Amino acid sequence: MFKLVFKQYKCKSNSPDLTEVVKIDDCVFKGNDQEKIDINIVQRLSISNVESPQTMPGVKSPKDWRSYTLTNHPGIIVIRNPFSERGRRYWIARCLRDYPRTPNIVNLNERLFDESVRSDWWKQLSLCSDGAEFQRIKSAMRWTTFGYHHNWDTKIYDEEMQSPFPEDLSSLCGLFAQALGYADFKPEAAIVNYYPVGSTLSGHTDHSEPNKSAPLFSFSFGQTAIFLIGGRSLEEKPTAIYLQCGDVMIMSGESRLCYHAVPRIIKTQTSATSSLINEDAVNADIKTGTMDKDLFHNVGDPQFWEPFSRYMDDSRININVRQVLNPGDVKL
Ligand SMILES: O=C(O)CCC(=O)C(=O)O
Ligand SMILES: [Fe+2]
Repeated sequence: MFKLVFKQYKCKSNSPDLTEVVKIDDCVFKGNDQEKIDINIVQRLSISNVESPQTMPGVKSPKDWRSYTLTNHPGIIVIRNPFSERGRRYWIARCLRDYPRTPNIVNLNERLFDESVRSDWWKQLSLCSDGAEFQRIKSAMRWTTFGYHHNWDTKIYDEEMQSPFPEDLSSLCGLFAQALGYADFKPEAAIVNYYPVGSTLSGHTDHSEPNKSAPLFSFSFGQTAIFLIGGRSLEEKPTAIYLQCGDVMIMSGESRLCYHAVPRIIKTQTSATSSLINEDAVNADIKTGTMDKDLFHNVGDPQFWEPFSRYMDDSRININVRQVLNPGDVKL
């Protein structure tokens, strides 16, 4: 059943049937006829009992988050774009410019790309003036990993912390973890997935982590994904939801080990629709904490932002963060 639904959305047709894809916001806020049906699928989640909500530049205050659960998939939480435009730009720039650099690991094959591209992909892409070569380098980037490194062949985590977990991403996860009652969550491994429009991620479960009870945090930026969330077996029919730019999804509890996939990326945004509104007053004194202060400022500069905007025009980025160890485990 899961594979069949995956195929339906993946199909090459330009107009697949999207009527059953759940658009989380609309379900609860629009008082149309569909509400009665959709309310059985999506429920509003109140996290107003946050005790000491921290905040972070570029993220709205937790009291303003719109959070939802999926009735048929206990443990899935979606927070509908709690970022400001500047905040989204910051994380996109980190994923493109910084995270794919050595010592982090990227998927780029050593037979197809020389060391300069594999160690600093974005820089080499920016320097490339040949159109065809630019396209080849751009579309080859599919993932980068950091923290404890997951070996995709053996499906186990390597013994060594392969590269330090970025402090800013750690703070970002901490903010959501704390607000949702997972104060003990330790971000230890991340994969950033790059999805050019037309690419997919097939059905799988994430079960390599020795710790399978800690939640998994997922951040989506750029173009919209159709995300399938199923059950513990491929027999169960998955629910299709849209994950839009800025959405934060938490896979916790029962859903942590469920099948999921991305059968399609839909181009919904153009650079023109994401102009920078002055929602973050960025002054010299703003406390950016663990974030890169210069970058937080620079993403508001149209010239600086232009190459990032061009990349995102036909791409989606997903940051997927996991805890690897169980409490009390010695470090791998
Ligand atoms: O892109 C997504 O939303 C999901 C990515 C994912 O499932 C993974 O990296 O394991
Ligand atoms: Fe996954």
